[in-house]
Amino acid sequence: MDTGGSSESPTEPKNPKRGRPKTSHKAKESSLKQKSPAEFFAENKNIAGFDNPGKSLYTTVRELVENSLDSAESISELPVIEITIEEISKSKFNMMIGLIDRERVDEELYDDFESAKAREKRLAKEARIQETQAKKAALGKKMKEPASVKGVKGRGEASFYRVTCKDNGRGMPHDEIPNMFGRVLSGTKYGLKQTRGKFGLGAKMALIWSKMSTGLPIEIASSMRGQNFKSFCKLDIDIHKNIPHVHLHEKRENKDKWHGAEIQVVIEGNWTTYRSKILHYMRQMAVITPYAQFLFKFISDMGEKNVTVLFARRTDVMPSVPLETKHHPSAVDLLLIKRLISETSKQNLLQFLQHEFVKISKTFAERLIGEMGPDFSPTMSVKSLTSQQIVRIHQLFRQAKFDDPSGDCLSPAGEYNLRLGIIKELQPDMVATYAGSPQIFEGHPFIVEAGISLGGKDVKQGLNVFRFANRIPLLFEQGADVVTRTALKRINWSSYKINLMQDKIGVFVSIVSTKIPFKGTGKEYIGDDITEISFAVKTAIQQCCVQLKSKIVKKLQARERQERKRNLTRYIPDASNAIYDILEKISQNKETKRHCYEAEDNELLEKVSSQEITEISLRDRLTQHVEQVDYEMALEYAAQSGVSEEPREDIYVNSLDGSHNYIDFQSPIFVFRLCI
Ligand SMILES: Nc1ncnc2c1ncn2[C@@H]1O[C@H](COP(=O)(O)OP(=O)(O)OP(=O)(O)O)[C@@H](O)[C@H]1O
Repeated sequence: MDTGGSSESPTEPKNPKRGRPKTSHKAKESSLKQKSPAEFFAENKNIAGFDNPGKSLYTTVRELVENSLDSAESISELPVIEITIEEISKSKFNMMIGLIDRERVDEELYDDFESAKAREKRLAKEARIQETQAKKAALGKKMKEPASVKGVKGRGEASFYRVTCKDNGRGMPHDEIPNMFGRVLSGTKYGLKQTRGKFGLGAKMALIWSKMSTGLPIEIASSMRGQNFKSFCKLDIDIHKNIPHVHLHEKRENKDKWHGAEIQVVIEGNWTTYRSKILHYMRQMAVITPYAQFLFKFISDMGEKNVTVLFARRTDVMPSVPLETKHHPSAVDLLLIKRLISETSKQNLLQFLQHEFVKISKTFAERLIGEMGPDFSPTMSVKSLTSQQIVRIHQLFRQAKFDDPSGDCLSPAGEYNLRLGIIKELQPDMVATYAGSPQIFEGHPFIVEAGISLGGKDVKQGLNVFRFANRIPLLFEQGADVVTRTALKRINWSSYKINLMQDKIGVFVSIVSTKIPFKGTGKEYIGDDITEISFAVKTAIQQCCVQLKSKIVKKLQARERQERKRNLTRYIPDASNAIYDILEKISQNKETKRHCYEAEDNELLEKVSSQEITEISLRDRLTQHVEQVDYEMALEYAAQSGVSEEPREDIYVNSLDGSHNYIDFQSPIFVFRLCI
């Protein structure tokens, strides 16, 4: 595999000193080699989600969008994100890199060469297919999409795309931009905090892929709040040294006081095969982030392929900014304790334990130190701890009982946002949501929220699973994920009156944590092997199902009532006809049998004879009666269940734009003004 390191970038400034350091004769004899992290990920790009051109296009979009969201949320700004994929034709691409388009001369040299005989055969086959299609069309028969005739083989042309992502986030400090984008495994999200990004890898992988596939550098524009300049940076990465290779880094005027970042990268991709995945991703992102506005555009020279989708903001309620937290003593290993010791500003052991970890109070720290043994004292210098002493602390941390970490540092989507997102994007017939309380696994707090919807647009029959981790949608490896497995294997849907085969069931599960146990760096799924998480997922789904069950039962009762009414109404004409027939006959013979009837009956027969009672009037009275019975039953049902008979309508409250100090809730019969 081409690691991207061997081929020079076409736009790269020449630097004769670049490359591996010269190896001495002795070193040449050794087979021991080192790899830089950039080299490793270039060779194993699939583990970061860059498996093939199509997937790489998808992952690039994803990484850029997630960075933008993290950035806007970190300054509590309602995110406004524009993502554009521009298809670049081969000749345009060649022009960009200064390569002159060349016509093919030796046609037979090419993989897609078709000999005259093969071409004749293919055309004949195509003509036959067209003929059959025409015959079928003439007979009015249904036609299948004509299968493309295999003939022209070849790997085909590579497709290139310029991906641009613009946000209104925090921006980046001018001097840090090169390292943020040109050094693999560098980032600002390594602390113990709930963020979408974690590894310090995503943006660099997009750059490595652009270096491997197009050789073009990444372009970054950025400005921070209150900064009177915009930073512009054009760079690529030195794969072997894992350092940024800066082409341009300058400050320009920031007249419009913009803050945020705009990242642009040109890569090889495949829009055709990943179009639906990318749009799916954007849609799911809109579900879990209804407080953000996304404008997605695909631009091509072929106008009919263009796509523009605006996912509008539906709420101003943004989850709180996740807080950085300290480590829980049960979640640290030896290496981490050593690192914390080397980084701490605390002088003695007591202060160190009390301030560098959660859930260790002063008195508890004193008890722990007492338990460590006679070599330890609260006032001993923490930096002077020996390796053995650190092992002792670690052992005690593993055995002692600590209070669980709280979930205060987490920022779940919130039931309101989840529900709003589901309703906005799916328009289901029914929806139920549930937010679990914070739970713990391996010393990390996590929260599971779930939503179950029934019906709606673009939802297939059966289970439709939507997974989110730290508020990012997970689209791949669905089968192995804890949510899919739980929904399929551990939920008895029929016990909640939900039909797994026929109903259109949406299962939405969002997990947030300071550590999401992803399998792999591609952040594609969470394994099913963590009992605490799978149990919490099951509970959250079940809680939604319980809510839905009562709604379903009410709906079934309402349907039964309707059916009963329909059945009764259907028999009214026959019943009134039969009754009237009998009454008419009796009234005709009533003189002879008058003594047989009560006064009341006689009165009735009189009315029949005088046409005061007719078949029509009987029919009307019966209809009225059925209506009355139905209404009484409905009232009784409403009184029992507390359900109002009036249909309810969802209302959305618009954001305050500063010009009003009130919000109007409008209904067809009233307007309710809330003054603030
Ligand atoms: N749009 C942006 N606005 C502000 N800062 C950004 C933006 N994009 C990237 N950064 C900064 O660059 C750093 C590196 O980004 P990168 O995508 O490589 O890794 P990450 O987001 O930290 O982690 P992960 O690899 O898990 O996505 C980020 O930590 C962030 O500080």
